[in-house]
Amino acid sequence: MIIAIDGPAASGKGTLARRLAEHFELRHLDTGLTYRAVAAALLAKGLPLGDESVAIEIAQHLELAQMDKSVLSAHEIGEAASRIAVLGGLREELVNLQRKFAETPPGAVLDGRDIGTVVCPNATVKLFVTASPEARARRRTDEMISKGNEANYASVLEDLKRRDERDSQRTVAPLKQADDAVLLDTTEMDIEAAFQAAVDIVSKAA
Ligand SMILES: Nc1ncnc2c1ncn2[C@@H]1O[C@H](COP(=O)(O)OP(=O)(O)O)[C@@H](O)[C@H]1O
Ligand SMILES: Nc1ccn([C@@H]2O[C@H](COP(=O)(O)OP(=O)(O)O)[C@@H](O)[C@H]2O)c(=O)n1
Repeated sequence: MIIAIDGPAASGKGTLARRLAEHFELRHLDTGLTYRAVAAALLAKGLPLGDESVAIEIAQHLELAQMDKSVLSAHEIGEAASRIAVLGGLREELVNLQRKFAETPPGAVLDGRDIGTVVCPNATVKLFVTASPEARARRRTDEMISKGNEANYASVLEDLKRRDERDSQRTVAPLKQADDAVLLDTTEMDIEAAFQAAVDIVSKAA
């Protein structure tokens, strides 16, 4: 079974993907981390984010098991990830890696922006998880503060809207709901309610 989860920034994709993977005993890949890992390596080398040949080379040596979410979740790395995510050749490299992960038995839960549309178009079930920009900005601000970082709701909201716009407008694999994906709007749901709704959707489809 392959579960594809897409949605905008801080919609709760990762939280749902992790919990669904536990529940259905599948592996989990947060594909956003692959873009973040490449962006972080370019930033660390002081190279421009548009340097696609170096980005591809970094992607070719990427070890999924070595990606450290606590380091890669930094706000500026998310912004940089969204900038390199417009590079078609880099996407091809990362999509191959993600697909291999998804197709290894017994299957997996993948979350990102193009899982249902590009990476796993034949997934068993597809969810498009969303919430209002305000709810998402509140969640991301609270998350940053709980990790001991500084966060300002207004600037988080602005950054998040800008990143959504860039992700939705790019020509290669833009963020969009697949025709056969089920929409899950979690604006009025807490994590538990969203998880129960997601389990119901997957159970019906599987
Ligand atoms: N339904 C929800 N209600 C409240 N907070 C949520 C909900 N879903 C996720 N969160 C919280 O919002 C933050 C962002 O969630 P995350 O799963 O990392 O989103 P994404 O993977 O879409 O960026 C996390 O701190 C998470 O605990
Ligand atoms: N499948 C994916 C996953 C992420 N991305 C890009 O990577 C950036 C970071 O993704 P993420 O999922 O880690 O971001 P959050 O939603 O966690 O804030 C996104 O803004 C996208 O530009 C993508 O293009 N395709």
